[in-house]
Amino acid sequence: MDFTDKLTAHFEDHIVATQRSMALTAPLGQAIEMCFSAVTNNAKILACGNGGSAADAQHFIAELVGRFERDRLPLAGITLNTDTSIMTAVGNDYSFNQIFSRQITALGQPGDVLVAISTSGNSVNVQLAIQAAHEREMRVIALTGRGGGLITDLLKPEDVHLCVPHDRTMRIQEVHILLLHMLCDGIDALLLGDPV
Ligand SMILES: O=C(CO)[C@@H](O)[C@H](O)[C@H](O)[C@H](O)COP(=O)(O)O
Ligand SMILES: [Zn+2]
Repeated sequence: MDFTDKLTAHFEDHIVATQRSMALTAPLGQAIEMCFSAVTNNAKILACGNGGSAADAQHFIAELVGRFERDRLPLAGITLNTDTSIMTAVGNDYSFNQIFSRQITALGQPGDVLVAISTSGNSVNVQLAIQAAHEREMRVIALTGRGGGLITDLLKPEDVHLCVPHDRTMRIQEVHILLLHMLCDGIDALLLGDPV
């Protein structure tokens, strides 16, 4: 089988998704400032998502607690989708919809930031996470796609919505990891200065 046309179409569609997402530059800047403010004021960043977005959440937090491109102090972040004991206990005893929100109620403090990732904008556990974050007086950075789904109406004016203008989950996820790397780079630029 010759995959050339199919693979070329993927490359082209990826470029389309990335090009359209350049419209997110202003809210991305706000998200960088929000994360910087949290990690320099004794607050922390919590992150969650399902499936590929769970991987994105833990990838992002690993770069905060570990490092991104340059050495610096570890930054305070926790992934909410990596503790199998918490997720199975809460999922089993309460509901899968509460696996993130219950951790936010336990850990969230005013000034903390929730990075909530859902390509559809409709995952119920991510919606409940956003509501729990608001109850804890946290701010939210939502990474979505497909118009933002039900998450759009849950967000407050002080939150940041990074909605990838595309309808395919894989394309949205590909841009999400780009946006998360840009967040890491922006936080490091504020902490360390721009590299020469
Ligand atoms: O990575 C993929 C598909 O590319 C899947 O694992 C995907 O993340 C899962 O179906 C998720 O459950 C989708 O949830 P969401 O992005 O709509 O919140
Ligand atoms: Zn995927």
